[in-house]
Amino acid sequence: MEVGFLGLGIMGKAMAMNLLKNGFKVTVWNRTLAKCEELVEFGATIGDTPAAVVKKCNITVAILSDPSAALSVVFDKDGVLEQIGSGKGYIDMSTVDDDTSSKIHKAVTAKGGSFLEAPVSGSKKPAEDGQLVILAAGDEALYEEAIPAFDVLGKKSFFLGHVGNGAKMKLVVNMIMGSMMNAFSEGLVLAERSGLNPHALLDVLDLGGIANPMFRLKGPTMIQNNYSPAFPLKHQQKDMRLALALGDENAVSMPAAAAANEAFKKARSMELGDLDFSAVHEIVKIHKSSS
Ligand SMILES: NC(=O)C1=CN([C@@H]2O[C@H](COP(=O)(O)OP(=O)(O)OC[C@H]3O[C@@H](n4cnc5c(N)ncnc54)[C@H](OP(=O)(O)O)[C@@H]3O)[C@@H](O)[C@H]2O)C=CC1
Ligand SMILES: O=CC(=O)O
Repeated sequence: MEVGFLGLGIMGKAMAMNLLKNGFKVTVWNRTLAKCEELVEFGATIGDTPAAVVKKCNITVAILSDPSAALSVVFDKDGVLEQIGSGKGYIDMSTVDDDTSSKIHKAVTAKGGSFLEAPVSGSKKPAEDGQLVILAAGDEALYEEAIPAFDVLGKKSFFLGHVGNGAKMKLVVNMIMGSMMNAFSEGLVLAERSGLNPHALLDVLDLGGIANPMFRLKGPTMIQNNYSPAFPLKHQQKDMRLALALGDENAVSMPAAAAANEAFKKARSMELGDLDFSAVHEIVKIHKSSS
């Protein structure tokens, strides 16, 4: 199966590599074209523009940073729309809001192409291990066609119905995750400042009803102040912002998420946006020491 792949950031690079290692022919494009070279070593072909990739491949996947990047790659000069058409499918796996996804859906289908949104849950390591959770919605025939690729990229795919449902599901999940990360950061700082061993806290948490892989994975590195990026903090803040907008639309009060968003925003203002989202821990430390 031949697949086009747009966007070779933390997630895209790992996902495209998995497809190559599993026998897919992959044509890649990235805004910073130099990032394509490593994949060429594993057999990828480079497309000079998103349009060139779509022209070559019947299915093109994208995973880009945010709504503005997702729209730019489709609508700008040399973008996806220039070559999409009958018999061609476009699958956007970026985390965006349902409005962005709907705009792309309308434009792609107006040109005769088919569209699926398919954001993913799971970070750098699950992407490397082909263990993502895929939250697809849109064209069901394209979903069926993409299953061999989804089986390589993920441990489970969901088809959630019409366009927007995948985007919304992803935002709800990440809103919960961002709020949990803030509560976890506060707990680590509170334990340490009140004279407890934070490693003991991790052991206690891991044996109780709120044990989870995120605390298990991030706790030890957070205690060491190591925030090497797996999920960049700027993307988590974008997800909180988009989830809060979804809350506005639906009149859902989300004070915990709003507070978490403020902490991520503060972290961005301190230029921590390119670090892992667990760097929000630093914000709690500052607040506590200045009080
Ligand atoms: N990292 C994670 O753990 C997870 C991330 N996600 C989501 O997946 C998406 C990608 O995340 P991730 O790989 O971590 O992000 P990165 O920041 O590592 O990569 C972002 C990608 O988007 C490209 N890009 C940014 N702006 C533009 C633009 N204007 N035009 C074209 N390309 C652009 C970048 O190109 P360039 O290299 O040129 O900068 C790069 O390829 C995001 O929506 C994120 O929320 C979802 C699940 C987990
Ligand atoms: O979007 C991030 C993730 O870990 O999932």
